[in-house]
Amino acid sequence: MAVPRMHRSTVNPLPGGQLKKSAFRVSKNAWLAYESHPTMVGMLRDLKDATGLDTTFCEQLQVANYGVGGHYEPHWDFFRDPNHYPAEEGNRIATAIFYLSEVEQGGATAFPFLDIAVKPQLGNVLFWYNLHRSLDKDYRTKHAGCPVLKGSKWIGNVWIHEVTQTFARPCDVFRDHEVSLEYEIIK
Ligand SMILES: O=C(O)CCC(=O)C(=O)O
Ligand SMILES: [Fe+2]
Repeated sequence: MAVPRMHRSTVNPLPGGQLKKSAFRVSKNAWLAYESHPTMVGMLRDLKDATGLDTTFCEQLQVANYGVGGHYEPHWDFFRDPNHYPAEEGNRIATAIFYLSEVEQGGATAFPFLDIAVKPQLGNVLFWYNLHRSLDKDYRTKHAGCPVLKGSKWIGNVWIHEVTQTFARPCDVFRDHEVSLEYEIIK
């Protein structure tokens, strides 16, 4: 379903700017409504069951494909500027990556600050919180899609937003890890 809708991926520039194609992110992607196929409805339901999060404010499924040399340089998934997300939905509290293919070589999702690299495996889902319980940004979550060296990589991204998670993930006044702030300024 995604193939006829795939377009070159873009990145978010400074607030107010246009979405840009960039060597920072070399892939194609398509946005798909969950209701358009029972498999996608099932993916969202599984995510909700596994995490307990409310999926009212989820972005559409973003299916992305990286060919050989395709990659996504280190970035955060949360928006640093509140103009980049609807106030009634809040920021991207969590990310789930559904791996939709294996990759022969390369293509791991890497977290340089955490020394973690996750190799794509069909059927696996990688999930993490981008925000602390205090809803401050967790800068340790910087991550990258490593270059595909051989084969082709398909993923489905789901971004869950913070509003409506009051009961699923109650807020706290403290950050989970004070130390995460230091990672904002490390290049
Ligand atoms: O390709 C990956 O493994 C990571 C993708 C990603 O970080 C994103 O699309 O925001
Ligand atoms: Fe990302």
